[in-house]
Amino acid sequence: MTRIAALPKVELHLHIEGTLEPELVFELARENGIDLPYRDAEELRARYAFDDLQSFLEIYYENLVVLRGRRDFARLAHAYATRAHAAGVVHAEVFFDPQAHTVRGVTLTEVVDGLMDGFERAHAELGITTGLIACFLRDRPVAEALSTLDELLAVDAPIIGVGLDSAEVGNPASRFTEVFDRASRAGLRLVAHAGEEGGPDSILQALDDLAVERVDHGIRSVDDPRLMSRLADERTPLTICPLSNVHLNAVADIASHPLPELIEAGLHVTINSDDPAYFGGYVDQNYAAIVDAFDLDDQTVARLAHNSVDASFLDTSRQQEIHARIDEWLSPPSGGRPAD
Ligand SMILES: Nc1ncnc2[nH]cnc12
Ligand SMILES: [Zn+2]
Repeated sequence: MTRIAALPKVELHLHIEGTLEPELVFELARENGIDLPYRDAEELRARYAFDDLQSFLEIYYENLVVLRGRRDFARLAHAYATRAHAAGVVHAEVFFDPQAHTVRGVTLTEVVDGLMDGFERAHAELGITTGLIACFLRDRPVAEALSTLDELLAVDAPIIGVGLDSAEVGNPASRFTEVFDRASRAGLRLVAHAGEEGGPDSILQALDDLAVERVDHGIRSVDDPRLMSRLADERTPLTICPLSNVHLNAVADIASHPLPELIEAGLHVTINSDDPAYFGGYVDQNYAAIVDAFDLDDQTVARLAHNSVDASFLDTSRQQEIHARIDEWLSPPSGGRPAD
């Protein structure tokens, strides 16, 4: 196990549909009798060269065809939790896209029950815990988001919060004020993607019109010093996904990622993997990429892990327990030998 994988951490920006590895696409296609327009997993993977968010989303939605029933979602969830555990993740707050499945005729109950089956099995086997966050697709009608929320509440879906994802540019967060308001009144926590491809104004809408508690991505806050100061003052967590930003050309390369500026400005930065099956790495590989690119020391890496705990929706006693494990990673008790 690498030293980075031995670091206890929380993952806060992870789309379960984005963990669908090409091999699993083919396995599920075979089991469900679905013909795919590729010969094998290798040929599918060869298509994973993206110009931008939109070109990625097209393949991401296309691959969902293999997720048909409860067992498929359970397989997906269990595979992610197992890989995340190996990356040092002790808790994950996991996005899923209900509308991406209900529009295909898969029921909400099949999706949610399947994901819970997979996560409960992983919890029993490995101790990893998870919470589910239902994301609304911002490029679909607001009325559909409202009815999806009502259905989630009606079936008493075990979700901890709601989010907003899909194509950011041209689909302003402000359209979804009523949805987030209703979710908040139902006791759900609020997050939203903003400032991935959109500018500072998109982040301001998430903060002011949706009242989100975390901003997913938020890297374009570097373009507005006043917004950066506000995010720092209010300790609003950003769930940053470095390899995703590189693969979707939100940044030119890892060396030009604004992460150091954001850390320097005192923002509450966390490191996550977004859609690891598509962007070349799970959360440990995202940490490793920034450690390499920016020559980060152990103190800084531990700070990022502490940030992930503080930004989570876990209760205080569980947060304290994970903080203590991170401190132990940083300074092993005497006699202990740090992992390689
Ligand atoms: N990086 C991303 N941005 C917006 N929507 C998404 N859905 C899955 N991954 C996404
Ligand atoms: Zn995302």
